[in-house]
Amino acid sequence: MNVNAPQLPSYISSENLGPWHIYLQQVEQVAPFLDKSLWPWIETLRRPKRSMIVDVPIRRDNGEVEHFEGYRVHHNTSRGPGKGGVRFHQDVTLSEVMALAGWMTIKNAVVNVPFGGAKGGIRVDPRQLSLSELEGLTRRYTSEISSMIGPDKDIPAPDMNTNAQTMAWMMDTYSMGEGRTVTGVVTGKPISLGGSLGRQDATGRGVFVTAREAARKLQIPLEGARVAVQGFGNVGEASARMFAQAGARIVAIQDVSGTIYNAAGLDVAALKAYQQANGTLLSAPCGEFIDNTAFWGVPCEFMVPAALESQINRFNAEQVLARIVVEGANGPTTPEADAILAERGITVVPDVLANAGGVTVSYFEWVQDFSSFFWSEEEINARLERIMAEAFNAIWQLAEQRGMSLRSAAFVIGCSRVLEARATRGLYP
Ligand SMILES: NC(=O)C1=CN([C@@H]2O[C@H](COP(=O)(O)OP(=O)(O)OC[C@H]3O[C@@H](n4cnc5c(N)ncnc54)[C@H](O)[C@@H]3O)[C@@H](O)[C@H]2O)C=CC1
Ligand SMILES: O=C(O)CCC(=O)C(=O)O
Repeated sequence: MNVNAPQLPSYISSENLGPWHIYLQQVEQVAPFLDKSLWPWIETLRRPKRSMIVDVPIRRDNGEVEHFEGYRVHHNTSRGPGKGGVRFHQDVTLSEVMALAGWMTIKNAVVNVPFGGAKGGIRVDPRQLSLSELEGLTRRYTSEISSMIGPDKDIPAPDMNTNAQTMAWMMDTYSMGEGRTVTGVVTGKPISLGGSLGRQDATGRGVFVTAREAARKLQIPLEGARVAVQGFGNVGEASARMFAQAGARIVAIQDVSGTIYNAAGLDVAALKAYQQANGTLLSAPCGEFIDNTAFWGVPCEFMVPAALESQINRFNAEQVLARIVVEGANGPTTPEADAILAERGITVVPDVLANAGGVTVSYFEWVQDFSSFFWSEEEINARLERIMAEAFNAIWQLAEQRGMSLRSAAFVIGCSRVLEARATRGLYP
């Protein structure tokens, strides 16, 4: 076993080769800062524990059969069962799902919930499917990955373009196979099926709590602060709403349809109502539409990327004027952009901390399902706030002590917890 100081493996290029390589670079950056006793185990973070590629055929409404490719990856299960969302998107790849599963491993350890990291997805543009086609796709996918999931094995949840209804179909399909109702197989379910109060807003709430903590440290008042949000779905909308409730001004919102800007502040509730009625933000009557690339240069104190990976990159990082970037999305900032933002004195609250509110309340949901005893929303939000604030402060303190970024500090804490568990479990003799 190699116990020398960890070296950057030859298969990791400094070029951006996709999300999985970005995840690997992030692990490599902190390897030298991990306790020496953990070095022999770092390899365990460099590949998934297991991954599955599945063919997902469905019958389209016109009678034709169409095939989609799906994935479920268990990145690491040293600390407990796999846990992570399911994404439906036309650009999903195995590399992306591996990275998303890797980030789940680190995230779950950062907030200290007793899970490993997993993720799943299907390469499909869900906007092209009818509701019954989506149900068929979800059910077939669940059936194909059923050997990998289970309440004590791997517990999926919503991610991009999936929601509580998707989780209801997954829970029902899995339960049909088991011959009994197994609510704990997924989280993010409807409340009527054992879902948790507070899960819907949990990721956005966690984004807001970590932003508020960072603002306190940097003495930036939230009242009147300008906020730019990319993504107006589950995470982006809830984050924007909570910033607005705290007195901040949401000056720009970008979604897949375009970018809306209003220096005086956008009305988040009106935009949500407009989006629900029209399926798009385009032509909402409360701001001006600006070029998508101009979004990155909008004057603001907070920028919340809450859509896809690699959105802040070497091409636009110089443009960013925010004082704090709070990563609602997974992997929205490339390592090159991280370096540029650091050089320019912009603080990045990393994804593995900032968006961990979702999985934290998923953990509460899982616990509630096991005990069939449900908590009040006040209790859930209070526990979530405490976990997020404590995780933030531990990471901030380590970053200060070691003179490192918040991302590196979060990775040091996350990787150490995972590798300590792995080392303690030992090897088959
Ligand atoms: N849903 C959850 O609980 C969690 C989600 N995340 C991450 O947050 C991010 C967003 O997820 P959700 O809000 O759940 O997804 P969602 O499907 O609810 O919303 C996605 C939003 O991104 C926008 N979008 C898509 N492509 C875009 C593009 N090319 N440019 C600009 N905007 C674009 C969509 O229009 C939509 O407003 C993802 O990175 C996801 O992995 C992280 C932790 C938990
Ligand atoms: O709630 C969960 O289990 C996972 C949410 C998720 O996919 C994420 O944090 O990226």
